[in-house]
Amino acid sequence: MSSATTSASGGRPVLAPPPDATEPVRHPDAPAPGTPLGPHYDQCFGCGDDQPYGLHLAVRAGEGVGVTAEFTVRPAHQGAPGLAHGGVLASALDETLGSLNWLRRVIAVTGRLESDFLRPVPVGATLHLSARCTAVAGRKMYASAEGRIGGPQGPVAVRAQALFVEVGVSHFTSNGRPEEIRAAMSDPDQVKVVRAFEVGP
Ligand SMILES: CCCCCCCCCC(=O)SCCNC(=O)CCNC(=O)[C@H](O)C(C)(C)COP(=O)(O)OP(=O)(O)OC[C@H]1O[C@@H](n2cnc3c(N)ncnc32)[C@H](O)[C@@H]1OP(=O)(O)O
Repeated sequence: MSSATTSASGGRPVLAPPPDATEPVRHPDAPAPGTPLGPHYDQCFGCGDDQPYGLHLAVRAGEGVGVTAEFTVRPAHQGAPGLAHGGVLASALDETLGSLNWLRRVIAVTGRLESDFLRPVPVGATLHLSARCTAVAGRKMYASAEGRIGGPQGPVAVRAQALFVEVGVSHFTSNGRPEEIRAAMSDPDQVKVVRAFEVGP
């Protein structure tokens, strides 16, 4: 295995939780299973309604620290003729995985995302995604996701493993372009303000 996929100590794969990792805990105020989470930020490429070429991913809370989502591939998402671009599919996995943090009420960003592309995904197909947090160790959250085509029980087309790292709001306010930060902070809808910064856009 290459050094890019193993830890500095012990040769453990970087996406394998350490021995002292704990079970993820669903926040008591997390939305009930089946509840749509809605866009966390209107301009988010993954879920925002104001991104004409975005994925418009519709994520729902699942059981425990788990979510499900659907993404329908549109012509703007092509890589090869008639087929979804791999980076777009990785974005759909990333967005679905990122939504897990909302169920934990933790602000976290993607540190590492490893994707497997198992089947081509045609334009017009709906990717049925599911993601689950598998472990937590300090600021690190470990999670996995998969996307099936032809229905929620169809064959797996893509899958991913990821590590999210907990951050403070200053991660966004200090690093984001000031005009978007100002606009997001001044939204009269305070729920939107909170959600824009609860998880990494
Ligand atoms: C309903 C809501 C829906 C929301 C959906 C949103 C989905 C979209 C999510 C995203 O795409 S977020 C945007 C993409 N990600 C970024 O822009 C993050 C850019 N990277 C950073 O800002 C920093 O590198 C990061 C915050 C991830 C880490 O920097 P820090 O200085 O805060 O932490 P540090 O480097 O000390 O790492 C903390 C721990 O994580 C580990 N770590 C960090 N990056 C890693 C990595 N890439 N691979 C493996 N481990 C990593 C690191 O080894 C360490 O482990 P230990 O605690 O055991 O020492």
